[in-house]
Amino acid sequence: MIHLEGVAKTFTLHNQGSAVIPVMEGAELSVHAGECVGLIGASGAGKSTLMRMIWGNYLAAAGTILVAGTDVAKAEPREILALRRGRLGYVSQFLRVVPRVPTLDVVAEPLLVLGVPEAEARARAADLLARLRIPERLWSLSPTTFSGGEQQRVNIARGFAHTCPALLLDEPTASLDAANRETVLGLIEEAKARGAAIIGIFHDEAARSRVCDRVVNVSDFTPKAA
Ligand SMILES: Nc1ncnc2c1ncn2[C@@H]1O[C@H](COP(=O)(O)OP(=O)(O)OP(=O)(O)O)[C@@H](O)[C@H]1O
Repeated sequence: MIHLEGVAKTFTLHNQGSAVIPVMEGAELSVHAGECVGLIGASGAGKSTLMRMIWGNYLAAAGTILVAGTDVAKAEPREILALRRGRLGYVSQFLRVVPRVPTLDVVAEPLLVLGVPEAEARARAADLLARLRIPERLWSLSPTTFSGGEQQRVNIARGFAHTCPALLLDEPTASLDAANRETVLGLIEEAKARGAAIIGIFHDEAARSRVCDRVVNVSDFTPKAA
C-alpha cells in the first residue's frame, strides 16, 4: 500500500550561499494494508522529513514513493491533491483551518468532498467529536479559538473522518489526557482493522509499542558522508 525505494532528500539553503545539505539517502519502507509502522531515530534523523515527502509537501531528490498507486516522488500537484482527497490521510500535530467554519463542518469536510451524503458525513463527524470529548456546544463554533488540546482533537477527528487506505500520523497522542489518548489509540486500532496502512511518529513509547507492528529507524538512511 505504501512502498518507498531509494528515496533521497537534500535541502538547498538559498539564504546561505545555496549550500546543499544531504539529509537522507537510500530510504526503503513498505507498509501493507492493516499494518502500522513507527518511525524512530534521534532528533534530526529525518522522521518528519520522510513523512512530509510521503505527504508530498517535500519533493524527494531521488527514488520512488508509491502510495495507493501514485508515485508521490514524480506526481503532478493535481495527482497529489487527488491522492489526499480519497486515499491518503494525514493527522499533523496542529490544526490549520479556514476561520469561521464551524467545527462540525471542519470534521465533515473530507467526507463531503468525496461525495458522501451530508447527513451521513455530519453523523460521522458528530460521532468522532463525541468520542474525542469535544462538548456539543462547541460544534457550531469555529475551532480557531479552542484550546490547544481541543484543536488537536478536532484535527484528529478530521483525520479519521474518512476511511483512507493510507494514513500518516505525526504524534497523534502528544499532549492528550489519558482518556483521549485511549480514544485515539482505539481509532488507530480500528483503522488497522479495516485495512489502513499507517505510518506514525510516536514519542509516546507505550503508544508506539501498542499500535505499531514494527519500527523503522530513520537514522539508517542518514547519508554516509554526513
Ligand atoms: N525545511 C528545511 N530546510 C533545511 N533543513 C531542513 C528542513 N527541514 C528539515 N531539515 C533538516 O533535516 C534534518 C532532519 O530533520 P527532521 O525534522 O526531519 O528530523 P526529525 O527526525 O523529525 O527530528 P525531531 O524528532 O527533532 O522532530 C535536520 O538536520 C534538519 O535540520
